[in-house]
Amino acid sequence: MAPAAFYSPSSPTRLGVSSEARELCSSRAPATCWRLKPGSAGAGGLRALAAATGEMAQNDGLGRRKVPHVLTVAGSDSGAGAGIQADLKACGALGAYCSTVITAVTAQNTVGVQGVHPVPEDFVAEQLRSVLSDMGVDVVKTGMLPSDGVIKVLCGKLQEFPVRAIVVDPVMVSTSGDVLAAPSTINGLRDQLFPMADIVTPNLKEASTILGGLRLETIADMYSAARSIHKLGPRSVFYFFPFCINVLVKGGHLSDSSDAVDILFDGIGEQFHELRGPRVKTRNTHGTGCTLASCIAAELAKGSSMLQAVQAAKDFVENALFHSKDVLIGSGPQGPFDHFVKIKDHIRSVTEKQQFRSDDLLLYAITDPRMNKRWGRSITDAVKSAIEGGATMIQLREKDAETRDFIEAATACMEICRSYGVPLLINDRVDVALACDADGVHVGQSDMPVPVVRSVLGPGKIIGVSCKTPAQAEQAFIDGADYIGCGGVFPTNTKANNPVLGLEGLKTVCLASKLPVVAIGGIGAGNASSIMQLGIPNLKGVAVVSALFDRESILNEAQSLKSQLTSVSSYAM
Ligand SMILES: Cc1ncc(COP(=O)(O)OP(=O)(O)O)c(N)n1
Ligand SMILES: Cc1ncsc1CCOP(=O)(O)O
Ligand SMILES: [Mg+2]
Repeated sequence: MAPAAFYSPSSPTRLGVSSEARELCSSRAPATCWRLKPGSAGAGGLRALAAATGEMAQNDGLGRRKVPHVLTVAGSDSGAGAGIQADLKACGALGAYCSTVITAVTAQNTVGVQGVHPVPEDFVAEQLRSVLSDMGVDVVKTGMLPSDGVIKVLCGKLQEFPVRAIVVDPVMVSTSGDVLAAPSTINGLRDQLFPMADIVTPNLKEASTILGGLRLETIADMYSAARSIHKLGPRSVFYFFPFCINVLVKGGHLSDSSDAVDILFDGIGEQFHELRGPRVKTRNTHGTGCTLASCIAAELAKGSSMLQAVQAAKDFVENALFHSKDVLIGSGPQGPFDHFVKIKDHIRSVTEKQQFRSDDLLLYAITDPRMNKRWGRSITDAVKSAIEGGATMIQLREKDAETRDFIEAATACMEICRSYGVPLLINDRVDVALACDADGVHVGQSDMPVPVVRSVLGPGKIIGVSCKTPAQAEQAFIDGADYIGCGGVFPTNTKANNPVLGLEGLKTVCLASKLPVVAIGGIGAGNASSIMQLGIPNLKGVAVVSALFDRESILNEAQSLKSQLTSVSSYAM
């Protein structure tokens, strides 16, 4: 078999790449273009190349899983906003393991950098050897490299222990204006590290320094800077894919742009991508560069393409900045931001959720698209009228809607329900409930099983399940549902072929149920009182469709039903 890629000793400045390897590489994202050590490349052919991409290394055959692994080679920031600490947080937040080689220890806070203590070069080498020789690093991300010597050491170790991708954040000066790398390092970066990199991520100042002090003031300047820096890319005789380098020029400091604009020059496709996001107004931007580069590295380690990785990284930073814009840490002009926004959001959604209250079952309104159409109403108007008339819980029941339309309608209804403090549940569709962050889901006996719904939605959401028998009610309790819907109590045209239980059947299920019950089916102004007059403590209310939504005034019908229900339930107590 022809070697996948080979070092061509006869022509030290040219590299030989077999057509197989070229095809494999060009069909992949740059990050998955592996480089092979000179002299070792031919041995395993395509299989080695594929294994090296990680595709064959997800599992070690004993069921142990390889996790995406980023090694950051950077400086420690005592304030933990940037440097190694930001890298650890970013990778952790994105689900990648992060190991660390510390190149310098800095004393810094939100005011600036008070001191820098470089780690001796041979000890940087020792850390690199420890991690790279043993721990299965996928992607190396570099940050503060304080000296030319450290760059040399790093490049040597990367040749000895090749990795899948190298992300270079050319840190030179901190955002507070403090120098973090000797001026001579610019040559080391340009001549040694860039040629090995898959992507370099300079901000405007760094791009200008790399290009010998060129003034960069406009988005057009960023485009030309990206192309010029790309030209500084792989020139080393040791690397086989001289088209791999990507350049991301970050426009965060661009003065006259209301958006945060970054320009990505794709080294393989020779294409530009203008990535735009809203500029978040906040002082808490310390560590954004380190975080962005680490997020790119984490996404590449997880298998994303370069463009996907950069876009995901940009989204992450934008989201983190937005959620931490008002955080106050430190007294200086540049605060750190919170990388764990998502985790916090999740915790909040679990702890600060709409707690399920069984009294919310009293007047439970279930929407119907055909009825809304018949009366010429939007779903949002229908929901709003039901709530204003006194509905205590809403369920969106859409059997035929396109998923996208359903999500859009549900999101709009969620906003209304939140503003009134009324819980909104989705009928059947757990995916839609997740997408619009609904308060819960109602499922039937042949829909997604309650334990599965619970594991997907988490502990904070409301789950209702339809039950027609005591055994089903018992199971609903065991499965962790919050309430049961019992019916059809009376005949209905709204749900075809639905067996009628009658008041006796309802009573039997209620008495067997350890969960609160809402009655459903053919219930309206004429018979709602008869349900509540059963006087069963856990029978908490009625769920209605046509009695509200197939009437001229939803609001009036809701008001009159509500007053019947409240008068009977207070009488029953
Ligand atoms: C509150 C409430 N109770 C029962 C049902 C019926 O649910 P299901 O049995 O899954 O039937 P469909 O509504 O999906 O046709 C309900 N939706 N709500
Ligand atoms: C969804 C459903 N599940 C049992 S009966 C029913 C329909 C209830 O509609 P209506 O209130 O119009 O009788
Ligand atoms: Mg159902």
